Amino acid sequence: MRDFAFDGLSASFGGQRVIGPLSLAVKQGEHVALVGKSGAGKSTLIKLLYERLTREASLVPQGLGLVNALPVFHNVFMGQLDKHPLWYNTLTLIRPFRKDRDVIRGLLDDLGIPDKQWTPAATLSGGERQRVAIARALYRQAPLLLADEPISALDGPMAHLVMQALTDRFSTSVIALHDVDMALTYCNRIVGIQDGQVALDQPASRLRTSDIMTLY
Ligand SMILES: Nc1ncnc2c1ncn2[C@@H]1O[C@H](COP(=O)(O)OP(=O)(O)OP(=O)(O)O)[C@@H](O)[C@H]1O
Repeated sequence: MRDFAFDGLSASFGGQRVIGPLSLAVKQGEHVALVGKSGAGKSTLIKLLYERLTREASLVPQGLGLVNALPVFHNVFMGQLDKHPLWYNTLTLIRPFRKDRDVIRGLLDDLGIPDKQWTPAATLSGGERQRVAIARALYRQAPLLLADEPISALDGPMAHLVMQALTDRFSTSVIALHDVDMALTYCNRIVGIQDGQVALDQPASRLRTSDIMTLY
């Protein structure tokens, strides 16, 4: 993963500037938590980064982007669609290969949903759906993770397990998180967004919860 640095990141809706212009540079090994109140522009910033880093990033979007009619297996497999030829993907739709079934089964095991591999995504709970999107991101094995509130539907122990897995398995990440304590526990850099601008940018080790609360 090359480091990345962007200047002039900005987005507007209906003539209203919601993010930027701002600069963001991230180095390999950094796990960046984007924090800030609702509407500050965190999701928009994640999208701007993904537009620029699509090929080297695994994305967990806030809307999850699951295909409801397809089983969990195929939703996770989509993380590697662009790594296989068309014939392989077509065959997988009908009859998945054992090696892919084994890998995906292992990921679902790790995420506490081992028995859901052939369940259509439509019938999953919110927390299960979120874990499928996380499994898809892990399966992609990209060097960079871009995630927008990836633990919002998970209970305490599962939220910790997922944050640990994400920060272990991706060498670099940018994760929008509204849980400030989780941000301080699992990320090593905190970027606070306020009114579409970077209002705080510090190593997590230098911050306490109360320092971040000034953004809210
Ligand atoms: N597609 C869109 N059309 C119009 N306005 C939008 C659109 N997407 C975002 N916005 C506006 O941009 C601003 C920033 O939204 P964004 O979703 O990036 O915030 P956020 O910090 O991620 O909030 P949350 O924590 O609630 O997800 C908000 O005022 C929002 O209403």
